[in-house]
Amino acid sequence: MKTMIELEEALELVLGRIQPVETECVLISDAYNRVLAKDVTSQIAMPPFERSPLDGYAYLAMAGDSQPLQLKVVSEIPAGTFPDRDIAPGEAAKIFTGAPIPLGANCVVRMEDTKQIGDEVTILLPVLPGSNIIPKGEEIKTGDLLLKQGFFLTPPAIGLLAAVGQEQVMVYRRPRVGLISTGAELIEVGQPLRPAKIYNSNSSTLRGMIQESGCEVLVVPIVSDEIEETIKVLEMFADTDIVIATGGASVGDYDIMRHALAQFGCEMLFWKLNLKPGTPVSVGQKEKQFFISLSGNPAAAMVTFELLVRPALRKLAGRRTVEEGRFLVKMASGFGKAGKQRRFLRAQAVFKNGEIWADPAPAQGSGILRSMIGSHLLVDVPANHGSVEPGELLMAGWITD
Ligand SMILES: Nc1nc2c(c(=O)[nH]1)N[C@H]1C(S)=C(S)[C@@H](COP(=O)(O)OP(=O)(O)OC[C@H]3O[C@@H](n4cnc5c(N)ncnc54)[C@H](O)[C@@H]3O)O[C@H]1N2
Ligand code: MOO
Repeated sequence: MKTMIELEEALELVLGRIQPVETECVLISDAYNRVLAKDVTSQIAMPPFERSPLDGYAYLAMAGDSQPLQLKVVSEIPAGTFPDRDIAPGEAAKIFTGAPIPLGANCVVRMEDTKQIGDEVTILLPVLPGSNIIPKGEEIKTGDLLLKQGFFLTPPAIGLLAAVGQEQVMVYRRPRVGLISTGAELIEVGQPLRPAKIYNSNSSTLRGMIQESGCEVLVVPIVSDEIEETIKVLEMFADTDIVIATGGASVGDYDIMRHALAQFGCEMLFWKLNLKPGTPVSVGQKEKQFFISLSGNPAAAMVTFELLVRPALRKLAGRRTVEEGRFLVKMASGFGKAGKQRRFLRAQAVFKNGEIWADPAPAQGSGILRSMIGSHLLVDVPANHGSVEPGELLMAGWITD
């Protein structure tokens, strides 16, 4: 089995093997946070007719119109009403925002620039032909490609589907993710704290991160550090696409996760990433199912989730973009103990003079979950970098979707 590999190699290995899950058709009301499985083209134009952007009067403007201009009001067109007659020269229709432009009119003048007495309207400031008319299809033409396969359906994307009358869409089904926390020292929230025990926080942290990625989560109660018990639990996850485990990942006698995965029948792709925090990651594959074992240290588990698991979930979910771009940030303060290994520093993004600066959390220990609260960035400090100086430029990525 490969060991101590670079993050980039791990991503290539894992993402190269993962295939998106199957597709299904859903109502757009159920499509939020889903991934589009098929390009969507519009069957209609939007707006579907020429319309008015203002409350005012529609009429036939001509070059050299007298000022002011007297017109006869022959109809009224509220939004949602089709004009009942055409407009002849010298006539006007009182029109409201969003209403269709009547045939014969070629402009709309603002209500404020007119004065109506009886059925006579005086246009105080005549406008040029073509003024204030929203053309049919201004935003969307019939046949336009609206959204591409692999697009994560955000609220405006679902709004756009609604705007063109699309009631259902083909999406990828939500990936099913199993979540295991291992460790004889763990107890569930709600139980009294006993000597040598700690509460299981990883299941709560990772559950949210998995759901945020648009996946379904299946969590099992805490698993102790025994291979047989772990294998029994792995069997319970037969219906999942990927299983994420925390704890039991390192070199100790009780660090059994990768052995349990191998005995369960996984092909092990690698053990250990050449980075900190969260070095002892392993990945196994059994037929179409993937297993990722992360460090039990709460902050380390979150960091490696961001770096490796989130892209894997995105690939599984059918998303077009699985890895986020990185960018340069300036360090707002230094970090003394960068060490020999590549290190990802958790940092808050602060904005100074229109630039993004990274302010590293004061405590960067692998077990310190609080360091993730308010951290927006993971700053990539290369191996053998030495201490990080304030003002230094380093590459970073955003922590969440
Ligand atoms: N001799 C060595 N010891 C360790 C090495 C090493 O290279 N040689 N690596 C260290 C590094 S780095 C890490 S990271 C940890 C990884 O440990 P494990 O993944 O095996 O995790 P555990 O030992 O099970 O737990 C680590 C730590 O986190 C706490 N924990 C575990 N699960 C949870 C949970 N669900 N909720 C909250 N806290 C959890 C656990 O109690 C431990 O304190 O190994 C080092 N050791
Ligand atoms: O790799 Mo571990 O640095 O402590 O999270």
